[in-house]
Amino acid sequence: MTLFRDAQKKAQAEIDRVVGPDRLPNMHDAPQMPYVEALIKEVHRIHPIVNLIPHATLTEDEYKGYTIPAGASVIANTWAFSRDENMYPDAERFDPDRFLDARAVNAVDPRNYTFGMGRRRCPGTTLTESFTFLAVASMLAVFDFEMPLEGPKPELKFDDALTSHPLPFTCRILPRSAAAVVLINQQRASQHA
Ligand code: HEM
Repeated sequence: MTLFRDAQKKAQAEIDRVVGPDRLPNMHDAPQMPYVEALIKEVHRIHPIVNLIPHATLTEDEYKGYTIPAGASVIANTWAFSRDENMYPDAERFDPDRFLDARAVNAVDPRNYTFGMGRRRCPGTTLTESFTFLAVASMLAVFDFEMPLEGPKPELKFDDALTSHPLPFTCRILPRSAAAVVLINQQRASQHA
């Protein structure tokens, strides 16, 4: 969000419109927040957490004229899906609007593949979708994410482990308003009650 201030501001405008200043977002708000939903999809797409997903064939199969023997390893390359220009024109660009405007017709929801596929698809998908929405919408409701005042600027850089994580970076996280400070303190108090 520090790098993509326009997206951050658009999401915050939507949250402010739907939720107002007196409470944090909840799951009932999600259907009224298409931009936040699109932003989360774009976060999944711009850097899938699991880039290569290994499966194996139970029986012999055929794909585009190639015979795949039983027991062969078949590795889904989610990175390649996420960079498919037919689905995502200008794929290197972080642009949540690709899921909302005319391009949305071809823009497959990346969660259809970033959580895997078939019978071994991630069983945590629904839980993750809920808590990701709550975390993203709540943080954007009360905080601004800004560039550090000094030192290196954040970059979109990740490690190369099987599950890929952002490399450490510095940013400033500031309460958006006096009303946001009240909500943050209420939340902290309720967690320590
Ligand atoms: C952003 C968050 C997450 C992502 C991107 C993710 C992604 C994945 C992927 C790609 C797989 C392999 C699926 C396949 O083989 O086709 C997987 C498997 C799995 N995930 Fe997740 N996952 C996430 C969160 C979670 C959470 C929160 C839980 C548990 C509450 C969970 C539990 C599991 C389990 C148990 C498997 C193994 C399923 C099996 O082999 O049958 N995941 N996940």
